[in-house]
Amino acid sequence: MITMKDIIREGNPTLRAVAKEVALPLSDEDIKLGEEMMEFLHNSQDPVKAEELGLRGGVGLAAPQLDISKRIIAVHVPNGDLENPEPTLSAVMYNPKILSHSVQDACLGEGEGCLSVDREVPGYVVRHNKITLSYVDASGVKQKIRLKNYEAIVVQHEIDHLNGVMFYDHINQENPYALKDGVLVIE
Ligand SMILES: CC(C)(C)[C@H](NC(=O)Nc1cc(F)cc(F)c1)C(=O)N(CC(=O)NO)CC1CCCC1
Ligand SMILES: [Zn+2]
Repeated sequence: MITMKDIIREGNPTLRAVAKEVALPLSDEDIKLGEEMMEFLHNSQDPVKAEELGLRGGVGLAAPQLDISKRIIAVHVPNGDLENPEPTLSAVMYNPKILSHSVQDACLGEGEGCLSVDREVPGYVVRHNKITLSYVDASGVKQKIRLKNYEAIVVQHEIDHLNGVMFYDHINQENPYALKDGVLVIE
């Protein structure tokens, strides 16, 4: 079972490497890895298990964060409405690829953090508001989906990890809260 000790932190060169595509058909090993990544996200969002295991509440995870330089990500975005247990997005994605994106940009009003970064880095992380994404799912089926707002931000953050990009690479050094006209701030 994955816990925080398995997650590498900034300074580890794997976080700056470009990860390799996974071979198809998916190997049992890659399928098992995806399941473990999703299990980590579930555990990290369960107050009892997160407390027991000392987990930070995670909404996404990329294989390079486990020192495995493969193009695999897991995302599990809970529904904002705590009454509704249905996540708005829950998937293990193999070889995810952004096919197209909106002209409209967006950022989280709170900025971003990262499971691999043990410090606050303030500032707006400007990303695409909407993306069209292809990936192979855990059953080996090719999927093509459209995402927007928070779900799109999470997936872009995770795909960045597959390309050796950290969220703070996107922050304006001169003025971390500088915003061009028209960027949507997502609260
Ligand atoms: C770094 C951390 C603060 C733990 C961040 N969580 C988060 O932003 N809030 C959160 C936590 C939940 F459990 C459920 C929920 F809907 C929201 C996160 O998981 N990531 C994932 C990551 O580090 N992947 O590599 C960072 C987010 C910043 C923007 C998108 C992902
Ligand atoms: Zn991250």
